[in-house]
Amino acid sequence: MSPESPDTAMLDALIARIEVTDPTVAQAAREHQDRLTKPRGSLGQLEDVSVRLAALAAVVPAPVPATPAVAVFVGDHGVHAQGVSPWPREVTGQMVANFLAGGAVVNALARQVGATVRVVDVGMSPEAAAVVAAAPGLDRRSVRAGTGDITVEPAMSRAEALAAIAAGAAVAEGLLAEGHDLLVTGDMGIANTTPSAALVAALLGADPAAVTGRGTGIDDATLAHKVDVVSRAVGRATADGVTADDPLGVLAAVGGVEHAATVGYLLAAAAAQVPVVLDGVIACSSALVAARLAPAARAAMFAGHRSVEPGASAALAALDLVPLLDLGMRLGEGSGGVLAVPVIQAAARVLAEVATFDGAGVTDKTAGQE
Ligand SMILES: O=C(O)c1ccc[n+]([C@@H]2O[C@H](COP(=O)([O-])O)[C@@H](O)[C@H]2O)c1
Ligand SMILES: Cc1cc2nc[nH]c2cc1C
Repeated sequence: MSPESPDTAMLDALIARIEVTDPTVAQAAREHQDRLTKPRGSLGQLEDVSVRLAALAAVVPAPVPATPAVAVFVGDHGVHAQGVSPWPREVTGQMVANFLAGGAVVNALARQVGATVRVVDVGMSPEAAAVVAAAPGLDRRSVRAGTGDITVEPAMSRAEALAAIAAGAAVAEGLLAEGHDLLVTGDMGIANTTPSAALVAALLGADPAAVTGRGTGIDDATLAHKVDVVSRAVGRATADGVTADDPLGVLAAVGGVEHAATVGYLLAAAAAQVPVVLDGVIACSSALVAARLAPAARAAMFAGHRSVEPGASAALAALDLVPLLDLGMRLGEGSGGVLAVPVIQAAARVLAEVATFDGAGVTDKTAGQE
């Protein structure tokens, strides 16, 4: 098996397990939602979430998720050398130590909503890894020590992308086996908003200037440079013969190891018919890859929030997913996804518990007055 055409059997099997949802279940959920004691449509997006949850679980109402978990996939990026982020690479490792100590934002938000935090090294650089050399609690599944600089070489080989997808899928399957019934994506990787923008630009054929943002915070001149870096990365991948109809090729060419792991995580959640909440631009760009690999996987995806990063909104629009929260957040770590957990739980609980007009003896509105 050559590195250019590695064995895709694992990915093929994972994709084959993802079933298309039954539209009659969605219809039944919508009809039940319409019988609840409230004006039809009055719960807005919550109603759509409840219908999508039921369709995913293939049962009306869907079970109310009770044990959420967030996986924070960690990786570093060769493109950091191009000066696209104001932060040094060792911050990736320092934040991993912070996650493991329970001191990061995602830890506080996870405690708020009762979610478990799993921290997974899939691609830390040696600088970052040195900081957490002896960190108990870190799930070590490193596929490579940071990606290549995507302006001059592929981020990783296809075989490495497949290995990271397998790692992410295994993390999801492990969390599900532990009883978690709602998964959230998380990420940590200094410079990873650059490959995120490159993935969105390459997969959507979008103008890099329209999908590249300020990440952790850069000035106008650095943003203009970052747009050029994204353009060069996409141009290099194209020159290498990578096309938008080859999602694995695009992922390997201009993505990141944490993106690849997130793809596997999303696909495994979809295969298990378990909802998975997307956080920010890293998750949204990974979701684009996952949906290109397996269109049916979209049914399991819920957009937790609208990240400030423009690539996130572009990806969500392409996926036809509406973000649940819009708080001007741009942190990553899974923070915005975790915050959306109670909204998703609430949507399921409403469909499961609210009385119907018939059941509660409440008079429905007069027919024909839509
Ligand atoms: O989730 C987002 O949309 C998001 C937006 C901006 C920054 N981040 C986080 O910040 C880091 C990447 O930012 P940068 O500027 O170094 O590319 C990485 O650790 C991400 O988790 C995340
Ligand atoms: C401090 C810090 C925390 C983060 N969390 C996710 N990405 C981050 C980037 C930085 C720089």
